[in-house]
Amino acid sequence: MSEIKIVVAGPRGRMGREALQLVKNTEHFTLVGAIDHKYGGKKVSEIEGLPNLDAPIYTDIEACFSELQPDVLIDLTTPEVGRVHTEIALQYGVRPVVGTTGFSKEDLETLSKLAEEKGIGAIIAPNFAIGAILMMKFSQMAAKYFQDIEIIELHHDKKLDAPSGTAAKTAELISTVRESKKQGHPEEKEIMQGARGATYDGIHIHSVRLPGLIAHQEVLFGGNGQMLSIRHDSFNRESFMSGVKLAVETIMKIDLLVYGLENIIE
Ligand SMILES: NC(=O)C1=CN([C@@H]2O[C@H](COP(=O)(O)OP(=O)(O)OC[C@H]3O[C@@H](n4cnc5c(N)ncnc54)[C@H](O)[C@@H]3O)[C@@H](O)[C@H]2O)C=CC1
Ligand SMILES: O=C(O)C1=N[C@H](C(=O)O)C[C@H](O)C1
Repeated sequence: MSEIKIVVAGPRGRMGREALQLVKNTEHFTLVGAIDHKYGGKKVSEIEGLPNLDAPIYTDIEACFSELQPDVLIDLTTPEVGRVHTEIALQYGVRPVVGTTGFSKEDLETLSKLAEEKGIGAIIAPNFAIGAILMMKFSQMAAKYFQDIEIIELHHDKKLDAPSGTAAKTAELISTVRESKKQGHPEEKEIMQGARGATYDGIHIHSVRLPGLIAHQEVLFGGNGQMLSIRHDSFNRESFMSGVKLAVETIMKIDLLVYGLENIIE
């Protein structure tokens, strides 16, 4: 396989560190740079706790892209920053692989149009773990038979966005096969605000945040005298890395925006 030149945004984050390790351990991946809001001018190897990689750190993404001309940006930052980074990457002809969550439907539409205009690939994946992709696909299958569904997503307490990108994507996939429905008692009232969670097309989503957790989701399907539950747990962030690797390899061969890894996994 030919060499893929990569820039990682968010290199000091929980996912960014893991992504640096993936790039370091993959023969045909080369880290040419990193984007951070601190440490501009330093090398990745100079930052405590980061792998021994010679690549320079930039605080200015445009300077980074013009000077290094990477093939791929891996973005693992925050919703606001990730959206801007993805747009700039597309403007510079750098293919974005985006794990950052919290994008709106409008963001996705705008970025998709831009990718099409520029004729380059982009992948935005709310979850890179294969087990999570299967959990979403199985949930979509089950929703044909069970229309009453509640999603419970559980994450570490440093997470910025709620609900998680995975929960939002799960609800979206389910709503492609399930007719819109208001669940629960028609006259139910929340005695405490938020007790019934968020709703997407009538599907209730509950977000749990606790120290000690990584990333977990359970989708509950209620039926007459029965309940089906489909659960996925990520116990570490290495669980996401085979999906990141697949996305980086795939993005070199596509020329449109793909939202969700389920669209590239056979
Ligand atoms: N798609 C997937 O499979 C997964 C996605 N995520 C998502 O990835 C994102 C990052 O998650 P974590 O690593 O846990 O968060 P984190 O908070 O540990 O890392 C985010 C990093 O972004 C950096 N950052 C902030 N502003 C920046 C800027 N302007 N330029 C460059 N870097 C900047 C921060 O310094 C921080 O190091 C979140 O949106 C999360 O939801 C997390 C796990 C899996
Ligand atoms: O912030 C996290 O940790 C995770 N974020 C993604 C999401 O919002 O779904 C993926 C995974 O759940 C971990």
